[in-house]
Amino acid sequence: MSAPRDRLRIAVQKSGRLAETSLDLLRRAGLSFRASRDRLFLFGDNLPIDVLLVRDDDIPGLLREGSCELGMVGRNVLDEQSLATPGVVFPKVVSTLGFGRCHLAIAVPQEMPWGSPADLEGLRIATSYPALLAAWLAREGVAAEVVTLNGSVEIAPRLGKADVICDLVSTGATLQANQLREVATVLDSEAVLARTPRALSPLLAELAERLQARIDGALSGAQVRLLMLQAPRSALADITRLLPSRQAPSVMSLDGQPDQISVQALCHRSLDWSHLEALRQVGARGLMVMAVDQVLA
Ligand SMILES: Nc1ncnc2c1ncn2[C@@H]1O[C@H](COP(=O)(O)OP(=O)(O)OP(=O)(O)O)[C@@H](O)[C@H]1O
Ligand SMILES: O=P(O)(O)OC[C@H]1O[C@H](OP(=O)(O)OP(=O)(O)O)[C@H](O)[C@@H]1O
Ligand SMILES: [Mg+2]
Repeated sequence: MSAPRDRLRIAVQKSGRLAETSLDLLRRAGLSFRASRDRLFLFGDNLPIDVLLVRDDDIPGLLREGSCELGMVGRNVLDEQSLATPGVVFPKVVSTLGFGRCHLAIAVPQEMPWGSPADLEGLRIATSYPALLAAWLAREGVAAEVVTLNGSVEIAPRLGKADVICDLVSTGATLQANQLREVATVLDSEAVLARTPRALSPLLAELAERLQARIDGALSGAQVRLLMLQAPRSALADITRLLPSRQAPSVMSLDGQPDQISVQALCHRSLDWSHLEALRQVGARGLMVMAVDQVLA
């Protein structure tokens, strides 16, 4: 048996739709790296955390066998592999990452009439996600033939390989280009941070928790704004009621002006001009909204 590792490993997609944003998020979490010559490994140089660059389909397996502790992967890939191998303990989702948003959808030729999933009875459905599709068909109580293809699923109906398809959609442009229309959603997906189901050494567990907290902090920092304002103390109740904030604001007295206060509150990105105008109407002045880089709860 090899010696226990003393550096944490996180797997991300080497190239493709999730690759750049995953690495960018790790940089926002404060990691910096040097690339290995073969570009399959990034060596962390400010923390004992290294990055494995792999195909996204390999990430669930690497997590399961403990070759890495964390991984960034589409929920579609993780759920497909979990469903395809029942009885195996699968990686746990520890955070949703807010990028790589897409959905797995059933799409039919534009001219095909559609009423409900029962219309799929007896049809051939092409997909790269046979386990997710089979589970959805079972839930809907529909018996259809699942035709598994590794790619170019959208052209299967034109090639006569299938009647309809089940594939990932985001803008819908690929479906439109292939004269298909979306009729039902099988799964909503986005990139997630997943963690090995294996027990970690105290050292790796501490590093994993530290990185998870930093990633969550980088993500929530992107969604919050710091609002600062001044107001008469008598307006505090109205101001608090109007703040789009989950936490109580910090309230400070202004030096030498006991009836005036300064208020600071972390607000969600939804803070817009109409919120500021409403706050001004109840007495707030000098309103300032600032971007927040990092949050550590
Ligand atoms: N159109 C889309 N819009 C947004 N996210 C998408 C879209 N298509 C796929 N994704 C998400 O991005 C993930 C990676 O997609 P990509 O096309 O890069 O995968 P791939 O071709 O399987 O790559 P790999 O070479 O790593 O196996 C998908 O599993 C899914 O979670
Ligand atoms: O709704 P849209 O915005 O058109 O996106 C949908 C397309 O995106 C994905 O493919 P991708 O472009 O990643 O190519 P691939 O399947 O060859 O990896 C997916 O498999 C669809 O084909
Ligand atoms: Mg893949």
